[in-house]
Amino acid sequence: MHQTDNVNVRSIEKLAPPSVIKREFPISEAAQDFVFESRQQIQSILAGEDERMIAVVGPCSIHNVDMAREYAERLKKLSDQVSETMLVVMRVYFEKPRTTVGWKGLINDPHLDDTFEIAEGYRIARKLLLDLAEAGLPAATEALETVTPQYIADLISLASIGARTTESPNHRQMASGLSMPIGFKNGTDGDLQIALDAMMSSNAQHSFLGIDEEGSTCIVHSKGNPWGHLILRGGRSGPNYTREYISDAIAQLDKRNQQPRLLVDCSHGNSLKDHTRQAGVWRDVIEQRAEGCRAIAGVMLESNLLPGNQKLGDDPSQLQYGISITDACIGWDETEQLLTEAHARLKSLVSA
Ligand SMILES: O=C[C@H](O)[C@H](O)COP(=O)(O)O
Ligand SMILES: C=C(OP(=O)(O)O)C(=O)O
Repeated sequence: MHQTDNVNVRSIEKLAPPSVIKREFPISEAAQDFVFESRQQIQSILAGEDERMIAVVGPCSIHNVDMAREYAERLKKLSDQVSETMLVVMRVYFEKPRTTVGWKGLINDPHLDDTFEIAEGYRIARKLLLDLAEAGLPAATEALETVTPQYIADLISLASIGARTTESPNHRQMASGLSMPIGFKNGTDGDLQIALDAMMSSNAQHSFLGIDEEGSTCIVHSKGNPWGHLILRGGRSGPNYTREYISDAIAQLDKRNQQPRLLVDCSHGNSLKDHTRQAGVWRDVIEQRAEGCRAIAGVMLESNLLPGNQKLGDDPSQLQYGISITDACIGWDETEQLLTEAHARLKSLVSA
């Protein structure tokens, strides 16, 4: 007899269901109100009813909770200072889609050592998100594993689908049931079409497989998410944040009767993966917006306490505090400078 199933599976482990983890870290009334209110504000900006910009700012990935808390404390203070012109949302990315192989984020491997304590990952993620919501800082994340939203989505104000998964039907249908606005990145090759199709698909109702609070396989019947939007992140063919690309993106949205609102990611293909180029992208995009391009609803920065990145290596205890272990980020000082500068530029318009 030959075994014909699980041929390439090493083992299968049971995972604590969402209800267990949520009981350990229940959402408080204050956090619930805050997430609800933050989503409303993001929706108003996307609808063009609120003139502020969304600024999604924070680490490429969260790998150290103390670092994330220190970063969040600084960002909260800064967000209060610029709140008249920008709604600052912290990047709290726990899941990393890798091009080939590599550490897949704090949920998948919270101890950074290939022990893959995923239940622990969800606990850490939930606790951090809960604390951020209670501290009054909205969180944005990438939705990658399609069961993850059942564990943490109640604490997320803004989500995105990454360049590597925007074309995936599974991610589009998951997005159709998500409770928060969802951005779709253009493809890694720079193609916008897949993100525009994703917006159309996720706006529709779907019936698909998922899990419930008890972790049982279920058929999920979604309503459709009306808050899908485009995120320009550049691609292999180069950046796509300049005026000509933004005009082309607006024309394509228009042609499909989709809301002409988009976000620009200053990192990834737009910075050619060189963190020192993010500032140039940010300044260009803020200037376009200041000159009247209302379609630019938001902008994203990959930023950490200290600039650059470091290799994870075999011994996590050797990692330098404050530095990214995935994509290189700009440091805190530059982040503060860019947000303050943008605030002054955008404020001059409000008071003009
Ligand atoms: O934002 C993060 C990375 O760009 C993405 O996860 C891909 O990373 P990789 O090419 O290093 O695997
Ligand atoms: C992985 C990310 O981006 P992209 O999907 O654009 O590569 C990210 O923003 O962390």
